[in-house]
Amino acid sequence: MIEAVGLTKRYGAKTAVHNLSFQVRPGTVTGFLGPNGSGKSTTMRMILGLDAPTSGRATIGGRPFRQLPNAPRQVGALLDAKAVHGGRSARQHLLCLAQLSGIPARRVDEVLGVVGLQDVAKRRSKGFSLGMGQRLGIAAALLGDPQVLLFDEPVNGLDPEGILWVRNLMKQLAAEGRTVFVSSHLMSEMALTAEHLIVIGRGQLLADMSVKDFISANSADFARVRTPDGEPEQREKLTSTLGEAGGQVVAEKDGALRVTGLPLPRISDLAHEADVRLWELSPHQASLEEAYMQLTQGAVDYRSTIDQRAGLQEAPAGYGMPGGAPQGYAGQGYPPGMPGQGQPNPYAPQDPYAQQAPPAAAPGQGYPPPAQGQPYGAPHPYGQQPQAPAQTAPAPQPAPIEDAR
Ligand SMILES: Nc1ncnc2c1ncn2[C@@H]1O[C@H](COP(=O)(O)OP(=O)(O)OP(=O)(O)O)[C@@H](O)[C@H]1O
Repeated sequence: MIEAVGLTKRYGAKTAVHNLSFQVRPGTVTGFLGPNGSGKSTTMRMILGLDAPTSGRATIGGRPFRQLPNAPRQVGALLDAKAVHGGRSARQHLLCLAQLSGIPARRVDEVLGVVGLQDVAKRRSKGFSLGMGQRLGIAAALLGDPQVLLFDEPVNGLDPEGILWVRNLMKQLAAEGRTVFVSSHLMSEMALTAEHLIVIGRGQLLADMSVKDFISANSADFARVRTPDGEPEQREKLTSTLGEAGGQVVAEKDGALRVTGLPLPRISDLAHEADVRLWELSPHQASLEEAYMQLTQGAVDYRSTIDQRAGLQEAPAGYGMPGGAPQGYAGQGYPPGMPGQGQPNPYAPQDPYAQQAPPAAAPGQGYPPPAQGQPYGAPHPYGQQPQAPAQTAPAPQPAPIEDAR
């Protein structure tokens, strides 16, 4: 299990993560969502011991990452698929990681097969496409056959077949009882992959609940009702009947009515009593994307100046959290029912790092100073790998490898 307790990270005046507490349990895929710059990567980096929290703690199985014995065998992660020595082949790259962790070489070939890179295993990774790089990063995460896995945007750059493969892989890993924590901006994909969600905005917890609860908590199910075309008086009669019965009725562009606040059987009965014929009465559930947009409206830092959300379905009046905040809703500053209409798309690509200096690095290594008992010589398995030196030292002879599994 992964646990964050009061996790806080400040970079100078910037608070990237504020007082974040959550648990990621084994056996389910837990999605980690939030707008650009909301602190997802920073949180993952703290979980993996790559960034030290300003306060609070992050633990895996009750211990900070850096205190885990043989961490790569317990925790696998994909943070930055580009953090690979481009001069090495895929196989060499994985072999180096394996040797450093006492993982047998045959496991390298196994994971190359799992991610579908066996045919290009001897090619230098600098020639890899984005999707191939992602597959290599996933292979590295799986190398130690770990019980806990973290993936930061694993489907980035993958083609539809690759996306489907990642989806099935995540589910399979969770079904094996592993802890799987995965961030993504692809809501449709998350809806299909994750069972549980942790949603943050501006570094704070917004929601910690199942996908199902998240959708019903942050959007209203509604009924679509159509009366016969060419009989506007029927529609008007039904609108006032449903309104008098406590429903909220909004006319849609095609002439149908969108009704919230009344169950379908009640709508049917009311229409019958009012002697109104119905051509359609159908239930509708909002998508994860709609629910996510609804919750995170107030927590978006980066917006396009062009309204790219115009293509999304507009939420009707009264579209919000019915019955108030559910259990698990953290409600820290972004209350339910925030106006959603006409806002730009928060997914507009922005790179918060674009103009920023990279994080402080340990001398010559590219990762933070080691904790006690962790020499600089042993690279952090999920940190930036040393950039290609002009001359590479001969690969260290592997320590005698014993297959602990
Ligand atoms: N090393 C750093 N120094 C200064 N600020 C940083 C550093 N790392 C992250 N930040 C800031 O912390 C905030 C959170 O960034 P982070 O990368 O964790 O967000 P994210 O949710 O992963 O974003 P995205 O979805 O765009 O990947 C941002 O405002 C970012 O600019």
